[in-house]
Amino acid sequence: MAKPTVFVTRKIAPEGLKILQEKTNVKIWDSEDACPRSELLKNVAGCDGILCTINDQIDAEVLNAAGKKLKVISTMSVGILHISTTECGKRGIQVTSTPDVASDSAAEFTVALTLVTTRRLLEGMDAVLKGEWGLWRPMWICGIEMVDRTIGIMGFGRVGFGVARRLKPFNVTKLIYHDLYRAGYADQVDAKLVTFDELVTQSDILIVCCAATPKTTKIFNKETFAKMKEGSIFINTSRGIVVDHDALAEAVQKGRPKRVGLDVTDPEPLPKDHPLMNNRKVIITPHIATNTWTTRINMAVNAANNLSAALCGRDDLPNEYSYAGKYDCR
Ligand SMILES: O=C(O)C(=O)CO
Repeated sequence: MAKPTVFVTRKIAPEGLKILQEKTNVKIWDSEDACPRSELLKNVAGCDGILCTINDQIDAEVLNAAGKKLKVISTMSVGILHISTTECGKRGIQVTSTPDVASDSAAEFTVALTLVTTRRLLEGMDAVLKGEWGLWRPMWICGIEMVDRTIGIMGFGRVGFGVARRLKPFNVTKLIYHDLYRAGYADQVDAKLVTFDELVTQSDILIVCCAATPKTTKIFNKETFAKMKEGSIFINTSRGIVVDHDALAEAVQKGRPKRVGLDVTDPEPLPKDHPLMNNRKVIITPHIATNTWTTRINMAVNAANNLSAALCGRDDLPNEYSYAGKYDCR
């Protein structure tokens, strides 16, 4: 039987590529940079499967360009916002993602971003680089501690729980979270399920780890920020689309929240002249929460295994997007 053909839209770890090369004919956009749209449309033609990343918009146009043989989209990501699952559902195309392998790196990074923001590390480093470091000053670059603060986590899935677990050894005693359901494992970290309103009004440090869905799209907006505690901290490592960034910029001016750490924005990158840029109270990192070598290799292997499992006749895909076709966020 002829081997299926797949298009890989980006250079991926060789460990993943090897799996695909054994079982399929691989075409690859062998670059660190995103495949231009015209190349994507050209290269998917006649493919049985596509291995993509979060920058490839997989919509009706791409699915049409691929043609009738296309059976599976395997995204090397946790998020699936870039895939029109409705269109895939209509055509019976399976969608798989890599949800398990990135949780530790994402949770670890979220804790790092939280600490960098609460303790104002970048301002300290900036001062040193600018030669502003004089004799010790008692009130200079003071931040807040986590002990005795209320830490709120929006979205208590793998990453949210991972953050909570990592914060416990910091002597965090007041942990609250909001999610659609009570998470059984929340008891392991003494985290209390609260309403969204309670989360927003009670958190000293609000950490967003939720999935982007129609319900969470721009859930952090002008009204939400107005309810936050004065002096609070806002961290987002989930998806930019859950935040109204213009509203956030205005909110920071009013001190609710007082400091912000973002690894994701909407759009990405945020325009250079956006008021959140070049604001010393705002730390923005370029969507790197899962960037570790281990995670990148595991994501590539996971995405390759998902793709080859789908093309080699398995119906029970390990990481199939179970609600494929039910909604799209964009
Ligand atoms: O996996 C994802 O969804 C990312 O955002 C990058 O790891």
